[in-house]
Amino acid sequence: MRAAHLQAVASGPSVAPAQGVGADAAAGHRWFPAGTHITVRGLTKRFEGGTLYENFDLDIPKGKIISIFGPNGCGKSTLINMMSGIMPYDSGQILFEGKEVRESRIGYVFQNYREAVFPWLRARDNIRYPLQFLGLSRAECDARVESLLASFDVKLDLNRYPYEMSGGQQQLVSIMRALVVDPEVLFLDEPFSALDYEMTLFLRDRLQKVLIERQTTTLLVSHDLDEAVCLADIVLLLTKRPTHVSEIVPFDAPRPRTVDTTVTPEFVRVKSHCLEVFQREVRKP
Ligand SMILES: Nc1ncnc2c1ncn2[C@@H]1O[C@H](COP(=O)(O)OP(=O)(O)OP(=O)(O)O)[C@@H](O)[C@H]1O
Repeated sequence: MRAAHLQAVASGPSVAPAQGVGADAAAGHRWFPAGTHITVRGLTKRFEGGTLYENFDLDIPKGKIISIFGPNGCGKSTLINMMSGIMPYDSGQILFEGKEVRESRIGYVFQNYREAVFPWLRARDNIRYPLQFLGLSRAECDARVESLLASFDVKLDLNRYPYEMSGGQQQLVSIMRALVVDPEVLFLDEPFSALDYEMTLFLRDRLQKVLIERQTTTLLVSHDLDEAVCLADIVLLLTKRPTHVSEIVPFDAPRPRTVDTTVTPEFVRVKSHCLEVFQREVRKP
């Protein structure tokens, strides 16, 4: 089956095989299409209840925000869990610019921040926790945390423990912990769904700003179509299981995107199209 080339659809040019080789090939890494960050080939995942993915192919472009949207239980979380190395798969290959996931720097934000943040650590220590694996000095770690805090432009008492923080502040800590390693790829599994609307808008705004500044390749799983479209460069629409790509829909409105974006004709057009594709899919027997 032909791979779904998100970049080719989003920005026009077709994939140019030769340019993916070069330095990475010399370093022993495998070939990947030019401009592509994550290459999924022949991915198969089965659970006891049946097949979720069968020979699934996908190319994720570098430096873009990709929203993943699809019917209930089609495997959105499973897809990012397999990509990020959290969950094994039966067969196939997932490469990051030709490298294995363990050779890449990734960040992951879970929906349930209460289970994700370490309750025994202050905000500062939660955020800098992954830095211990990078062998940085204490001063360098502190500088990274401060710089991240400045990028988010938010007031947060870093000496607080999670139980002393609101849900939104805990999720902010969890997001900052994922970003402090300067990940090449950030995975977000419904990061705002447990937060109130005000906090959701605030975090969407700040996170978007940081991601754009850093050009981090981002995969966002969202159940909220407004959110999925509003934040995305590309919306990846999935089918019912066995899951494959239903459609790839680019959205290139100017950034930063705000609630005002959601009333523009282009947003309404793209969202309506995504909804139509989604409804067609869920109505299938
Ligand atoms: N650990 C597991 N063991 C058995 N089946 C699983 C497991 N994890 C996921 N599944 C199956 O895979 C399907 C897809 O799960 P997943 O959470 O990835 O879907 P999703 O699209 O993110 O779902 P939702 O829209 O409900 O959030 C589920 O319906 C479930 O049947």
